[in-house]
Amino acid sequence: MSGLFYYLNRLHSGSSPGGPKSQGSAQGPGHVASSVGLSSFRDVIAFLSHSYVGSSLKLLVLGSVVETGRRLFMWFIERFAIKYCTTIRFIQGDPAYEWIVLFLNQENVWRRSREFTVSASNSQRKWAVRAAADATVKANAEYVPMYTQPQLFRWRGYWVEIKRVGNGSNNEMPGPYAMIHGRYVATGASISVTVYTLDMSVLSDLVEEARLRYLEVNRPNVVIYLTDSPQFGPHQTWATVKHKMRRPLSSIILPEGVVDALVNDAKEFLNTENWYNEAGIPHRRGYLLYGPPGTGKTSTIYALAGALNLEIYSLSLASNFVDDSYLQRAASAIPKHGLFLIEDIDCAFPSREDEEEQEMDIMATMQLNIPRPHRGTQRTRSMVTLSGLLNVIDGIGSEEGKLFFATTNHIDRLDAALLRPGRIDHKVQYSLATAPQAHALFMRFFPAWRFSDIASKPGYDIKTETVSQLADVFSTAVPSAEFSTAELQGYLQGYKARPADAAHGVGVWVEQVREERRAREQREAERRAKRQQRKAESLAGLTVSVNTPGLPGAPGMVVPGVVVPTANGPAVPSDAAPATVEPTVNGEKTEAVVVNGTHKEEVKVNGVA
Ligand SMILES: Nc1ncnc2c1ncn2[C@@H]1O[C@H](COP(=O)(O)OP(=O)(O)OP(=O)(O)O)[C@@H](O)[C@H]1O
Repeated sequence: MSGLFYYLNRLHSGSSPGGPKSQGSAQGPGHVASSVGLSSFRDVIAFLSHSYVGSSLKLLVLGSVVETGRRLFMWFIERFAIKYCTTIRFIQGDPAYEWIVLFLNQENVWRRSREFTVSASNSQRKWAVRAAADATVKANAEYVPMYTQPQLFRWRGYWVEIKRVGNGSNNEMPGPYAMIHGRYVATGASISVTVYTLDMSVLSDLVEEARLRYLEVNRPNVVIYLTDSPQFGPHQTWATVKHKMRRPLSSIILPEGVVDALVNDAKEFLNTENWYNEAGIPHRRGYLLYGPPGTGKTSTIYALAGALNLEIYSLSLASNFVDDSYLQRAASAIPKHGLFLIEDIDCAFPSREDEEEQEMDIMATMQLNIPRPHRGTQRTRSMVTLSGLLNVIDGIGSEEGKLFFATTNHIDRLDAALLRPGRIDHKVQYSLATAPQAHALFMRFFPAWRFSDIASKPGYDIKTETVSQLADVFSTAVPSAEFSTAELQGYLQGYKARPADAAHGVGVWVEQVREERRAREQREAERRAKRQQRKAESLAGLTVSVNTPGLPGAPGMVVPGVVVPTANGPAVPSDAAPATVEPTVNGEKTEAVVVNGTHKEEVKVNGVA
């Protein structure tokens, strides 16, 4: 700017920049004007070609040309991209996301990445890259590229572009989900894959290759998808993946024929889709494995999934974020031939004990000054309703063949509607270990081949008896149907190389466990008695309506108050206002109905329930 001022001043004073002083003042006005005009133009040109103002203007023009060119180029690229490429998106939580992650890792697409986050490795598949050839180093930590830039690579002669969004890879999305305008909105990580070709089949080939590679890599594993966090959005349910080593079916110790029958049933189901379609029967199959804890229900399902190449989608109804709609979404996101597993399905059906606990809670909320019961030992109640669960089971596989597996320790708590054929088609009962199971478990722990000629080896305790003889000793000493296979397994784990000690010491262990159980049962009985006592005390002073014979009042009418005494004392009438209530609860006669404002609760007055 100062150059421009200098130039204008010079013009005003009639001089050219840098030239000799003008003679204009000595000539006529017209001449002066024309001479000034010509010289001014020349001056401008001269100025522009020599001053840095001129250079700036040139740069400006050049910049505009470049920017216009760039925009034209981008416009062209966009048009080209729309016409000559195809893009697909893989969303985290969908099984296909796992395929593409593995594929890209194998293709080493991110090798140019220079930014990594490091995290202790866990069993989840991540975007980790191999940081060192040494496998032990890799096992300790995972180096996850930041992927801030899109990456381009060649695959089968085609250019493929990869972009990743979400999960902190860039700033476009804050994470798997976020609170936006007071609502949770799915913002999970995703990968977009663009293939530059007109041929659509290239893209599906790429996806298929990714899938096959994934299956190949995971051949020794069972893949388990879990829902362990409250994710939102249509693809956000199965976000966590675990890989477990396949377990041979032969390692499951059950009465003869049980495992085979189950596996054959599942195989037949998977192979007879057409039959189901032709018969007009929904292509679904439900299995219920029930019995005491630690008897092998879950192990059987994992072994079966491994044998039949099925992926497991495991969900717990006890999770506090799983309600009917979440369950519905999760089930519908399971792909064909996925194994849908609900463990401990009975938690959707409260037991009598649970209901009593809830009763105590209600009393406490009635401001009766009752201390809230200790919640530590209470089972988690599910937010899923029976009808929600039935809807989901009915929906599974209505379009595609999916297997539904449920496990429970309390089949008696399950509603008959759930157990009817069409929902549960195949039931397997598990029991505490029998003598043959104990024998088989012992033989599995101490395979004869390992102990055949070790009599002289230090550390091993076999001297005279064979493993088979020791297994006989063991299975005879373990009382039948008193211990779970898991309990026996836990005991044997303490004797890895000492089968003789294991076999001969099991009698002492049995007595110890029995003693522990007796003590636990006693504690439990005391706890129950205390709870009953608390409940009896809490009823004292309540105004109730009574329709019990022997006490005043007719069914359907609240007697003007009867104050329920403690379990020992007599009923005392009060003068509370009468009100009409139902004489029964759920169609069953009640002994008394507690009335408190708008709340009405069934209780048993005599011999407190
Ligand atoms: N019948 C069995 N055969 C082989 N191993 C078993 C068997 N039962 C239990 N186990 C072993 O005990 C452990 C627990 O078994 P698992 O989880 O399958 O029992 P579960 O019946 O599903 O128990 P829960 O009802 O508590 O879920 C596993 O390590 C498993 O190897």
